[in-house]
Amino acid sequence: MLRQGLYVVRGLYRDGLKLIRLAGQQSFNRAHLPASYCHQPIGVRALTMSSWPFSSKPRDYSLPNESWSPEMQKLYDHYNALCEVEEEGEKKRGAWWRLPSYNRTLKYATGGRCLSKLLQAKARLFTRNIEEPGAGFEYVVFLNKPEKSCVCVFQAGHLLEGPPGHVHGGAIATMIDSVTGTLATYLSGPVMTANLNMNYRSPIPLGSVVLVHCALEKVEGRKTFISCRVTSSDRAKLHTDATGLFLTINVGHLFGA
Ligand SMILES: CCCCCCCCCCCC(=O)SCCNC(=O)CCNC(=O)[C@H](O)C(C)(C)COP(=O)(O)OP(=O)(O)OC[C@H]1O[C@@H](n2cnc3c(N)ncnc32)[C@H](O)[C@@H]1OP(=O)(O)O
Repeated sequence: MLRQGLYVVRGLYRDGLKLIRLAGQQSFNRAHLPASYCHQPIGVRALTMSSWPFSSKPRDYSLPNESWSPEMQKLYDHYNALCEVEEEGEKKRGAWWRLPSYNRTLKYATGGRCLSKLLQAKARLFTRNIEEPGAGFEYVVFLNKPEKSCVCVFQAGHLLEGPPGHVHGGAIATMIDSVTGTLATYLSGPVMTANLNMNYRSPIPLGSVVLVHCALEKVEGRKTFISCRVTSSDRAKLHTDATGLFLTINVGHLFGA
């Protein structure tokens, strides 16, 4: 009995560490579950599965859904097509990459002291915590690696109202922080926003689709400088321009190290 108990605890501990490592990769599915799940007795498997804190297939929020307007879909199709190019009859990766997007930021969960905090947290990524499609932030980011830039197609839902019929300035700032921060992360690794400056030039109607263009300005040591322009979908109208400063951090910074 005691030996069986120790076996269960040891299995849980070992699998927990493996699962956290997998969660840290941010893209996994049932096929990636530790092989030990297949070899354990049913009772143990049930116990470990019931302690599994994530869905086995995390939802990628950057894929089209029924709330997307025809314009949002058209822009998605346009940039998505650039992710693959045809050369001599062969399909190859293009300069653009669609970035998947989940509702948790577990990328840097590597166990140890961080493990318990992250497992117990009910934390959800701010821009992805409204489940009703179309009600909040609908967006997809495409990264252009050679140009060190990205573009985000953003459709603002009815829960983001600020001035009547228009998008809240804080929601616009959120998107700018998220997209500039994403670009800085891809270019420089783990970063935090140190400074954001923005100029609101023209209001964004609720429900409309806008483009958030971001580009690298320069990197100086730990500092990554990103510029940003939010425009109408045809690029004719400037809604907001911004600059962001991001500082690379040791992830321990987030946990008081
Ligand atoms: C996978 C994809 C998904 C990725 C998805 C990601 C999307 C989400 C992105 C959201 C990002 C966020 O919202 S982050 C959350 C909001 N931000 C925060 O909470 C950050 C709070 N602030 C801090 O933790 C800290 O102040 C730091 C880390 C920013 C900097 O602290 P530090 O590391 O100790 O650096 P420190 O010595 O102070 O400064 C280093 C150098 O930077 C300069 N510096 C520091 N702060 C500033 C500043 N505000 N403005 C100008 N310059 C500054 C200093 O003068 C110095 O220059 P010199 O003397 O060396 O020249």
